[in-house]
Amino acid sequence: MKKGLLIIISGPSGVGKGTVRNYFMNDASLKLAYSISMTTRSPRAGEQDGVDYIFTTKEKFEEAIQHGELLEWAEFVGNYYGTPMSQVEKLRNEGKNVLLEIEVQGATQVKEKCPDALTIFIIPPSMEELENRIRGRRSEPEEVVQQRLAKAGKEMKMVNNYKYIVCNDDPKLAAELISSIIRRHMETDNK
Ligand SMILES: Nc1ncnc2c1ncn2[C@@H]1O[C@H](COP(=O)(O)OP(=O)(O)OP(=O)(O)O)[C@@H](O)[C@H]1O
Ligand SMILES: Nc1nc2c(ncn2[C@@H]2O[C@H](COP(=O)(O)O)[C@@H](O)[C@H]2O)c(=O)[nH]1
Repeated sequence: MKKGLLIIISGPSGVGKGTVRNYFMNDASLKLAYSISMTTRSPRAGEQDGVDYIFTTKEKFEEAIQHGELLEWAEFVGNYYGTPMSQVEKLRNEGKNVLLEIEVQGATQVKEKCPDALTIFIIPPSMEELENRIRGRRSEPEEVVQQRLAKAGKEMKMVNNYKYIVCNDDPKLAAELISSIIRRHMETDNK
């Protein structure tokens, strides 16, 4: 069986990664599996443990780092985020295209370990629109919004580390572009 792709989607907090993903994730022809990250941040309203994230404590996260259980990890605005290794290889060996939705430091680590990873960076139509989206979500207090916006400016400078750049103005169009990129790589990679 052909091994599945490893797909990295990055982009500043609030750019709409999750929103865009929802438009293409259930397209069976893309054979996607979403990698559920571990995090020490608290769940937002509506987020479910084991679905959106594996919510955990700082101590347990640090144990996972020490035991080499994470493919990559990073600290982002005061919390840890990381990709559990166990599922990624298993799913790829089953032919699934595994999607990591991670920030830029983690993406750099994955690229070092898996240079053939397909990398996509989502940008906002403008930084003003990004701010509107983060604020519009009403999920973080002002202090955290400010930290995320400051981080976003730095993350945008990493855009050249990615093979593809997709602007999320219309989320459906962004999803169609990403689907086309994945489809193209399904035809050409791992031949
Ligand atoms: N194209 C768009 N136009 C207008 N609003 C959008 C668009 N895409 C996403 N949004 C809105 O922007 C907000 C942030 O989107 P979302 O939570 O998907 O971002 P994210 O990149 O996954 O964020 P994070 O990395 O912080 O989890 C949401 O309220 C969402 O509805
Ligand atoms: N390096 C990693 N970054 C991750 C992972 N899971 C999510 N993220 C990114 O963190 C920020 C903040 O996420 P939020 O849900 O608190 O808004 C965002 O850019 C995510 O894409 C991960 O496993 N590793």
